[in-house]
Amino acid sequence: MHFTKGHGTGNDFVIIEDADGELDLTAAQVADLCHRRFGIGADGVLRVVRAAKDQAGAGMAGEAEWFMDYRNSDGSIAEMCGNGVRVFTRYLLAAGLAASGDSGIPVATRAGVVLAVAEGDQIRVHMRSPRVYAAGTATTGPLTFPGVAVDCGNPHLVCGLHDGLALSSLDLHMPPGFDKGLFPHGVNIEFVVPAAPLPETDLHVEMRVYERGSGETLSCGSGALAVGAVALRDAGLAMGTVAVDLPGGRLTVTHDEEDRWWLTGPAVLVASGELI
Ligand SMILES: N[C@@H](CCC[C@H](N)C(=O)O)C(=O)O
Repeated sequence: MHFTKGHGTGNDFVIIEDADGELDLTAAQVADLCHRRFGIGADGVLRVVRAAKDQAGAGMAGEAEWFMDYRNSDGSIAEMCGNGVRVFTRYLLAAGLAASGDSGIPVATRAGVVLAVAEGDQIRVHMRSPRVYAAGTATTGPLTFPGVAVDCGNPHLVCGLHDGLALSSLDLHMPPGFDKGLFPHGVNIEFVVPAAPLPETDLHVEMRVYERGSGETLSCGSGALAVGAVALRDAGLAMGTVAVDLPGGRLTVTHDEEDRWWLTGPAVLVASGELI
């Protein structure tokens, strides 16, 4: 089986092209592929399949030719992966499965169709609008962090750090605790601190993330979107751009005058090969 490896700000993926939907990837196979010692190593798998050829994608086949079948590194399925969409689009372009044009490339996901636009080394995606909807808390060891729940198609809990606590002081080797009543299917947890103002954006924050199904990752696109939405709301801004710095690099979240939410950042393919 042929594979390609890619990443978006260090959130890395094994990409498997299965245009006609002939592959039945099990959770165990995904976990094996993603294992960093015994496999290729990745935060997740992107299966590239024609929407019409996949049960979950078929309903969107009229709007998007390609369906991103995303799996976390533990083999679980997630509805959305913002960095995944960007790397998926980079793959479509590199493999000649889609052409870059002014109107963008529609990509079907379990959270609906999103639109990706390639601009040099950056890929920006018109994401589904984030919905900020409830208060919650996360815990790491003895520490409790108040946060806010955000639905980006997949679930997020955005927690601001308090009392001058540094992001680097958090121990994210173990999964943080969260309210299972609020998040019955698990949650991605973002920890956020303000960062020094930048001339080119309205707001600037730094974050770390503990992802459902993948553990701490260097970046999470949907997490950055959730963080951007909360930062704009807290600043009382109806529109604007937020620079979100993650351990793997910078993503930018923009809420524009047409009420669209954009996620922008680099997406890179780094290797390809054969599984033996
Ligand atoms: N890293 C992704 C999010 C992947 C899915 C997440 N772990 C979940 O289970 O919801 C991103 O870039 O958005």
